[in-house]
Amino acid sequence: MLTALHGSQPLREVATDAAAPPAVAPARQPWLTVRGLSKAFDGAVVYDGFDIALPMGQSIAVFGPNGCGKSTFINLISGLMPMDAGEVLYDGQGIADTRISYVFQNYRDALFPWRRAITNIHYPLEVLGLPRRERERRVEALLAEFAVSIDLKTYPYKLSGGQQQTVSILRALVTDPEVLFLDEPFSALDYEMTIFMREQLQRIFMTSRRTVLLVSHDLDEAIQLADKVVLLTKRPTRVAEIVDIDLPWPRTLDVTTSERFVALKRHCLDRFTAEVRR
Ligand SMILES: Nc1ncnc2c1ncn2[C@@H]1O[C@H](COP(=O)(O)OP(=O)(O)OP(=O)(O)O)[C@@H](O)[C@H]1O
Repeated sequence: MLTALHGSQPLREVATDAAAPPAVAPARQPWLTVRGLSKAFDGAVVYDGFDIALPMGQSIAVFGPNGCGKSTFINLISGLMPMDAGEVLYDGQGIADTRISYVFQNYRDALFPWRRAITNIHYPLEVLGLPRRERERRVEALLAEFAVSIDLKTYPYKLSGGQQQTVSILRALVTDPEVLFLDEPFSALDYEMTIFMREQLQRIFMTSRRTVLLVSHDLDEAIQLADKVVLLTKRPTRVAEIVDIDLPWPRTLDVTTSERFVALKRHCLDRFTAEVRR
């Protein structure tokens, strides 16, 4: 037997049949590994020798108490912020050798206001120095994949918040990142747009099965959009538990109102509450 959870309170157990090896050897599972991560701000320790290993090709949500270092975690492991100490490897490769994209919470400041939406999407490919024809080919392929109904010839200020964040996400995807980081990408959107954007993100994830790391303040969102929820403790921050979200994709309304969803939420909330009261 193998516990499906990482932590002290397994929610379920998964049977493994040791007597019957698979006919075809499974492909080697690539891992994202963080070892000995340390970070302090003006002497205030956020991470001190933090370790975690997560499977790549999955959607991972990071959830925890206010100020525990959720954003700092993805800023550090995406290379946006320098670590004081530690190592991050993506399938054995360093950050510099991994294609990474990042979607910020504040979409209003993230897009270049002097560029049309479409040239915002082109921008990362320009930075990579790709010729115009190749850029156009890649952008067309991306737009065909996601069939967005936005006038991309317009400037960002003429788009709604959700449309601007969709453009930010497309811009992040145009380089075909191996790892996509999103820091509370929908928290500044209204409820209707948030529901729509969660569906869009699911579609992106289901189409590509790339590694996604999502910081969320909203436990329902974290569970809806993740294969695993990383529950963090108060500072100095450790992993309280990695919860397997064994719900089927897509996470439709039937799934997000199912008994299993409620049980997973209950479990995460119990751990979270115990942690904030500690
Ligand atoms: N650039 C910085 N300079 C100084 N302190 C920082 C910086 N970035 C983060 N911190 C501090 O590190 C701690 C963790 O911040 P972080 O934003 O990562 O937490 P969080 O869990 O994402 O927070 P929240 O739940 O409020 O979104 C906080 O105390 C924050 O004030």
